[in-house]
Amino acid sequence: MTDATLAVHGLTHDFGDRRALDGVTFEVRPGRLTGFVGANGAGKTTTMRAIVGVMRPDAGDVTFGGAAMTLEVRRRIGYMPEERGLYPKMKVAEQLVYLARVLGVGKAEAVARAEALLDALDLTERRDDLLHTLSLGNQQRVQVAAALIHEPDLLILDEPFSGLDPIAMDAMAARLRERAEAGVPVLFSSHQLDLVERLCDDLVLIHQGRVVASGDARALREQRAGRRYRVEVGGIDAWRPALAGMTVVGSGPQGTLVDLDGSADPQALLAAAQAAGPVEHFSRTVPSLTELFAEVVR
Ligand SMILES: Nc1ncnc2c1ncn2[C@@H]1O[C@H](COP(=O)(O)OP(=O)(O)OP(=O)(O)O)[C@@H](O)[C@H]1O
Repeated sequence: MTDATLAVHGLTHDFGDRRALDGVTFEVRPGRLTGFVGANGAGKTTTMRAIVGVMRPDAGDVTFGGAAMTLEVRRRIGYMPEERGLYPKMKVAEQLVYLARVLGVGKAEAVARAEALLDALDLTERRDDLLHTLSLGNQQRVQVAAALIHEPDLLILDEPFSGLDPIAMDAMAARLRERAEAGVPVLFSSHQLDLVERLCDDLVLIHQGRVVASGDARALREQRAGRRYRVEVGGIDAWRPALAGMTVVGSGPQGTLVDLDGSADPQALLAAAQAAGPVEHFSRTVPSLTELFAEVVR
């Protein structure tokens, strides 16, 4: 695979008089796990549906490795739609083999892949059960297996982690990481920001149909790290400095969080802390994804 980047450019779409997507532009790079984050109704599902071609946006385009999304390219996508959509009355293993066959995988290979995925997702015992008799979390695991069965070149997953227990989440995360390491661009949406923060190399943050931040997850958080400090003064539970240009945004057992405006001097904060007592901790902090999200959405 050469440059297997998924590029989404200028996607715009109205549903009636409601603008669902407003110039959505971002990239999903090969070998990277990219988290797609946004509030309910922000436009994640609509964007994913436009990428895989199940809906046609009013404007904008999508390319993969620089080429248009032809039918041929679309067959190489592993897509897990929000509305799911497997066959409830078909046996689990049979269903996976069937899907692989439809996507052009040979019989023996399809059987081998289905068995390997069922094993990896801890579903071997349920292989001969009808899908609808499985718990929702286990049905979800089968959905993931279905998206992976043809070893796709691109993975687009709408909330793959919702409803999974912690063990299934780890198994799923490991599968996605494995595919990313094989050079596949992976885009998945989630409302579980702690999980996205832990897993993702890249982020796309969408708000009201517009991408408000995208790129390397660590870099995005660090860009906003410049002016927030955490200070712990020994023996004082809730030290609160009263200095010009500084705002206390939180205090507790982990110390006091202080935002400094552009003109405030961190050394003045340190001096004030030292005057109050022994300084046990003084550092710039990197905001969590939850804080970053709240900030960019604001
Ligand atoms: N088929 C449709 N008809 C009309 N409006 C729609 C349709 N699909 C989506 N929308 C609207 O488009 C906007 C974006 O919806 P979308 O489902 O893409 O958001 P989302 O980010 O996936 O939300 P969630 O996190 O709740 O799944 C919302 O305002 C939604 O109501």
